[in-house]
Amino acid sequence: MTVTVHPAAALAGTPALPADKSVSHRAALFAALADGESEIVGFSDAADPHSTLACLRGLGVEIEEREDVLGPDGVPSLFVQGRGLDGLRAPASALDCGNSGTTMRLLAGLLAGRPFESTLVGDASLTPRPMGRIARPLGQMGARIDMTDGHAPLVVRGGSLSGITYRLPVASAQVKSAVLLAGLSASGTTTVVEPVATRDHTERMLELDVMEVGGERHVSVPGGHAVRARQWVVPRDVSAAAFFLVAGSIAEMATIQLNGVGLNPTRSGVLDVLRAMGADIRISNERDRGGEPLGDLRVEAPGGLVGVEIGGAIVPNLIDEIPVLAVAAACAEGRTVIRDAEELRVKETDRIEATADVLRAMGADVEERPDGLVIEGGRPLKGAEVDARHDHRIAMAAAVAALVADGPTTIHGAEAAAISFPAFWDALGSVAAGSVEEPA
Ligand SMILES: O=C(O)C1=C[C@@H](OP(=O)(O)O)[C@@H](O)[C@H](O)C1
Ligand SMILES: C=C(OP(=O)(O)O)C(=O)O
Repeated sequence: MTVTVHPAAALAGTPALPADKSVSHRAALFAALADGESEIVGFSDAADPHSTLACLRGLGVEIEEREDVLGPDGVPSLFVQGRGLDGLRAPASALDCGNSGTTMRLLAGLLAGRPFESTLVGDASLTPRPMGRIARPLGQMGARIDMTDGHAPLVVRGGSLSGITYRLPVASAQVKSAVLLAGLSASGTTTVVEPVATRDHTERMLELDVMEVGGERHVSVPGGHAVRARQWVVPRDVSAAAFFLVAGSIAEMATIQLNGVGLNPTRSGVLDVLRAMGADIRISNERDRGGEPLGDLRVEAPGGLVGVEIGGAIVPNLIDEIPVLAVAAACAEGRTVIRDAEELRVKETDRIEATADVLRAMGADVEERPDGLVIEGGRPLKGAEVDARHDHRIAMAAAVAALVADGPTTIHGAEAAAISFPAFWDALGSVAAGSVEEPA
């Protein structure tokens, strides 16, 4: 799908945001492992969390979307009939993880301790992504995982596992979560040591022990740790809100309200960086839902941003927001340096290269580095023809840049937005009237 986005001088409105993707995946997986029925209020309607549901159904888990039980945002609740870890059945065919790295890596962890064989496959973007990072620790625990040159298809031959202490060689919440999920069915205790903190939804949602030792986080799960059947409430996705936070911060005039957004500190680095750049973002109505903090955000046009340095421990807390933060940087006065973000090279596409290509096509001054980008901000952006490379975050970041460009921007591969934000183009149109031209 090709979408054309025209510039918009004034942005206003309250766009509807999708449910948090990371929390949705986990709520479905944990509900499947619990004994009894769990309700997930506000489950994501995006493609990736639905890949997790499809895989769970392939393992014999009954999941029903109830149109008659609506959450506060009018989203139908999901009811999952958990049958305990031992209730999962050997799949009759390969489990299709679609475009979702989170599905493949967390599921591999879950299946590592099951006494059957499963094959995990993905689409053309997921297949080349690195899976040795989970196969290594899961192998140390006693599972056998066969891959093709370190990537999917994965053949997981589960078995009896032993707990390990594993120090993460890459800052990855997916690897951490895969090891902890395997730890649920291992003998003894499994501990993941994180030199740099990554998103902590798994340990919050499973109520695991976390210790701070010499500046590192130690997250532990005892084998046999019970997962409770319960109601989960999913916040709105801060990673989706980020597109509107940047749009409102680079626009000439803007007032955008974003309600019920998850504000977990291991996810909200984008707020800190935008504020350091001079953005005007106010948080109100801060509250807690099922262990995850959330709040309402209001962004107004600040009348100019300045460049910043982004690197070190904050990077995992905003890793998915870097493409759109690069758009903010291109519109800011001065230089922005993004470092320590080499993980972007192994996402849905090489996001360092893809972001640089889109911004350069639009007239920005961008230098690619192995682990990030250097952006000399302040050059006027011009409309261009760009390719999202089947990557949702690149498609949406390009659309935000298009709002402040001179002339229309044509975005090929715009359908990718549905991976995390199916209603993105409508939401964008709702704050920038007449700007978004979708095919009939
Ligand atoms: O655990 C998660 O839900 C995620 C972790 C991050 O990936 P890594 O663990 O590969 O850093 C992130 O990029 C991804 O969108 C979701
Ligand atoms: C990297 C992402 O997701 P995943 O790793 O689950 O494919 C993302 O949503 O930006």
